[in-house]
Amino acid sequence: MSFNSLCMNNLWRSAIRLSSNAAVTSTRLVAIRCKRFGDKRGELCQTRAHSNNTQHVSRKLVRNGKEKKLVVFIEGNIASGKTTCLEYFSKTSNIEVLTEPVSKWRNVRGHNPLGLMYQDPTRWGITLQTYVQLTMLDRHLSTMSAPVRMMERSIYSAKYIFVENLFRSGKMPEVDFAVLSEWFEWITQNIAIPVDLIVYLQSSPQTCHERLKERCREEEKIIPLEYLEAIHQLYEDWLIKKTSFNVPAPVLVIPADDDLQKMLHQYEENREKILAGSNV
Ligand SMILES: Nc1ncnc2c1ncn2[C@@H]1O[C@H](COP(=O)(O)OP(=O)(O)O)[C@@H](O)[C@H]1O
Ligand SMILES: Cc1cn([C@H]2C[C@H](O)[C@@H](COP(=O)(O)O)O2)c(=O)[nH]c1=O
Repeated sequence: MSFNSLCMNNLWRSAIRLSSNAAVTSTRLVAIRCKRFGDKRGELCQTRAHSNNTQHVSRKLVRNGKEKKLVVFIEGNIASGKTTCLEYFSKTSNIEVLTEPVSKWRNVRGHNPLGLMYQDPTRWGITLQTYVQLTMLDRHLSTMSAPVRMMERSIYSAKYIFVENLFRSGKMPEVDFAVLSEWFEWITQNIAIPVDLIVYLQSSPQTCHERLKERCREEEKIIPLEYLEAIHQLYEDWLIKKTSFNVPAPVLVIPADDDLQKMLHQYEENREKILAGSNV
């Protein structure tokens, strides 16, 4: 049976639901190939996965009515309150929360690419951003453990905001930007990255600067207000003006300058909208 004939057209959004890690790896590869064969994102439905010498026929779908799952990205500037927001929603059963893998970015086999990048962005920007891209992709492809996934940032913001900022500010050599862009384009053209809604925590750079100082992460002590202003502008162009890059899902904007109590209230007020996914 040809590979293409295994793909049905009337189902959408795929996710990996397999019982063994080996099978997961195989199925990811099948997902990659299926997208190459021209399926719209997630239309891949049934795949044949090989692990060792065993053949599995695996259904790779979540959006067939009963199994519908929802993926929400929480986006926003550094220290805008994303983690705090996710902590709040993590108390809800049926919501799986994935925070950014910052601890990995601070320690990969004893090295700290985040710290190195802030010390010397021209030298280490490519190193950090390559690793961010890998770890984000790994997050996106991990098996969902609940009907709703809320994930801090995405492979998109890593590229459209942080890589873009390094390049535009003259801190990333053109060749590094080109290589990262090739990787990013290959990934997004060949691998399905599910997303139903983007929640944008819209905060002023000044607020973020205050909160960042309060949080006091060692590597970030040297971040000036201007850096947060540049990140803010890139977010606004992407998610509000929609003039810079593709926006992969509808955007729900939540103003995020208020104190914690008001923010928690706002999250509660927006709960239904968030759980409605793209029907905002
Ligand atoms: N609404 C708020 N008002 C005041 N401080 C806040 C608020 N939300 C978060 N913080 C604090 O600001 C810092 C950054 O918040 P955090 O959730 O870690 O942001 P992010 O994950 O977006 O970087 C933390 O010290 C946090 O406790
Ligand atoms: C995605 C991404 C992040 N970073 C940096 C920016 C911050 O210093 C941390 C993330 O912290 P936050 O409080 O969760 O915003 O990582 C980066 O340099 N490049 C990236 O792509």
